[in-house]
Amino acid sequence: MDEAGEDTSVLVKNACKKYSNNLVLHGVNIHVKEGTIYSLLGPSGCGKTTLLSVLVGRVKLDMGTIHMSVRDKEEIGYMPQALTLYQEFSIKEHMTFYGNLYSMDSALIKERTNLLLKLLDLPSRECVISKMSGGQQRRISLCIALLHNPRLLILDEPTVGLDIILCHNIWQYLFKISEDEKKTIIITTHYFEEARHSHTIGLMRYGRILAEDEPNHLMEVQNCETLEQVFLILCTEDELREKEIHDKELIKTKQTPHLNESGILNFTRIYAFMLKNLFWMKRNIPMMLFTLVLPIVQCTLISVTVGEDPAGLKVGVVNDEFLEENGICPSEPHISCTSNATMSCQYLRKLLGKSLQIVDYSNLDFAQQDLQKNNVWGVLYFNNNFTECLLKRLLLKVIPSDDVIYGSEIKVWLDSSNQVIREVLQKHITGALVEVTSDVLKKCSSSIRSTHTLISYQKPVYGVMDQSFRQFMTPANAVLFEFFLPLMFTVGAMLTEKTSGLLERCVIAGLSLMEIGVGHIILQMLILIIQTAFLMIVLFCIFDNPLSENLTFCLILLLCVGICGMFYGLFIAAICRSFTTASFLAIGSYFPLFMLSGVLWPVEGMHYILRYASRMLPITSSIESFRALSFGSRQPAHPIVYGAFISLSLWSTSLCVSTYLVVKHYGLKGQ
Ligand SMILES: Nc1ncnc2c1ncn2[C@@H]1O[C@H](COP(=O)(O)OP(=O)(O)OP(=O)(O)O)[C@@H](O)[C@H]1O
Repeated sequence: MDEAGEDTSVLVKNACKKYSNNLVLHGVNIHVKEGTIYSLLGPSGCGKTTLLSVLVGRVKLDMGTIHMSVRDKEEIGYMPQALTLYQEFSIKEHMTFYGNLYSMDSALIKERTNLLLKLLDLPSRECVISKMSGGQQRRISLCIALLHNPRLLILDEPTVGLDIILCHNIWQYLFKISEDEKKTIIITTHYFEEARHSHTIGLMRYGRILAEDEPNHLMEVQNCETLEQVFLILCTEDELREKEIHDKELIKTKQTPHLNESGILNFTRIYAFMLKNLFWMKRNIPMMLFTLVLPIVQCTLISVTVGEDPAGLKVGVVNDEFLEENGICPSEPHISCTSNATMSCQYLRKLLGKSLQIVDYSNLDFAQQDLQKNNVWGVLYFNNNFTECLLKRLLLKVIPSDDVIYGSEIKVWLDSSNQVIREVLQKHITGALVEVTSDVLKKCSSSIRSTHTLISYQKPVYGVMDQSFRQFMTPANAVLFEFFLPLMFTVGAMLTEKTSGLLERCVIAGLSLMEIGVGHIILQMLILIIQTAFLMIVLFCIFDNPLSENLTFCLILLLCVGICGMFYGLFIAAICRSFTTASFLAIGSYFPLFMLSGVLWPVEGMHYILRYASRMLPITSSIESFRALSFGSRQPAHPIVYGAFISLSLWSTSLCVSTYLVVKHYGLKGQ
């Protein structure tokens, strides 16, 4: 405070601030003495709030200097113009949160709360904010600013909407603390009359201080009876000077912060932030239950709806081998090595065993008409000499004639409009034939070797032979959930606070970005652990998906995916100013990630440019890694497995750094 006197609390010189092309502060000078009340008066939009925001370190000046006798944020009590209250919290919860943020002990919090509630005529501490009137809510906001008994009070329109008696009480209290406790108070107001009793007033217009003096002295000099009259005279004089001032050039200068940073990590403040989030959870139990139950519901739904072979598909059969029985097989078909066997019926029994429904037709035309009408998914036709030709083809050691080949063929017409059903039918139709021919060869062939096919699949090196589509999808689903659940929760939690100005108020009260991050990560991790436990129980205990022996490693991988999702959520919350844009961005990210990360289809099946893009995405390598751990029993040292950790670390670090830079540059302002 070299340039200012010892009794100076705040000294602002030549302060200039420009928003885009709007010069909001034009060389503002104010001088506030220690232990006095300074009222800033002026019409709406003249820059009062901007000036206060500069003083509390929320907005940076483009030009000018600020000197303040207080250096620590904890020594300032700030009441913003907006209410910035947690609507679902009680008064007590608010006071506990802010009291802990200012490192007050619980006895002191209680004592100060009781005193302020009485002074401001507020209801009991248990009362919830959303059930209070607008005026009561404004007084709660004032209580928060006064709670830690700061040296400097900066109050943005604290008396708006309050009745005369309450305004009088508040001013009386402010006078008392300024005189008895030497507190300095800077207050903005639209009401000239109430400001009349302050020690100094600054009359402001279009971002400039027109006059700064004791109210009575100002009225005396201008020979007026009211401050309104003084203001009108000063405005008229000011209009003549306006042009000259507008042309003044703004030279941006590097600003040194006038307040100390409140330290990067303070565990009391982290505790306060977490406590506040716990209050929020307690007040939003249905929402929390939904968050916890969502993975259970989603995993159950996916497990019961995706990946199992469709059953009960109807297939029409025209069996000319049994023309005289209307194409219907005898109830006890038998296998023999002579032509009186009933191979077509053996085959159909195998098909029935594969959960297909067989509809018999006596005529191929009728069957095909039903296929056209979508009554059946396919039609199978057996020649009248099917068994004879098949046995000849399988057992005679001569090259079969064309007639034999033709007669032993099963003719199949399929409805191929549904690719999955077509493939399932093809698999069953071919599989049943392989089983029947293999039975025949076993029974009738002298050489056992001839029952072997030309390709023999050995036990898979990694994975299982009959992996279902559901099992293929399960690791991908687990990773997707782990990424998106924390993402959505983080976006919701952070944007609620950001858009309502709550986060900014906490930062002005001394909470650092790092503390907000750490507090959020700790709580989010707790929720994530519970969600992961539910997800694992559903996917791997209730449903028979293969789980890696390396369970700990799988869990670590999933938690890392969750942390990455959370950082992505923080990034979205930092760059978006409204829920609408954030929701679009979050949902908009879901679909490309779902399609490009190999959830549904192997990455190798994509266009080669997309394959490179896919490898860059945050969850592609995690899905591969989880699949490798689950099906391949691969070890952590395998590149597929540890590659996921490298990818997740890179993504998490870059998202974290980007979020920090965005917040540093654009601040925490919501809409
Ligand atoms: N973040 C911002 N970006 C761009 N312009 C802004 C921003 N904040 C304020 N302004 C503009 O700066 C000017 C001064 O706003 P400010 O809120 O400081 O006025 P005020 O005197 O406090 O008004 P009121 O009494 O209505 O609160 C206004 O024209 C406003 O539109």
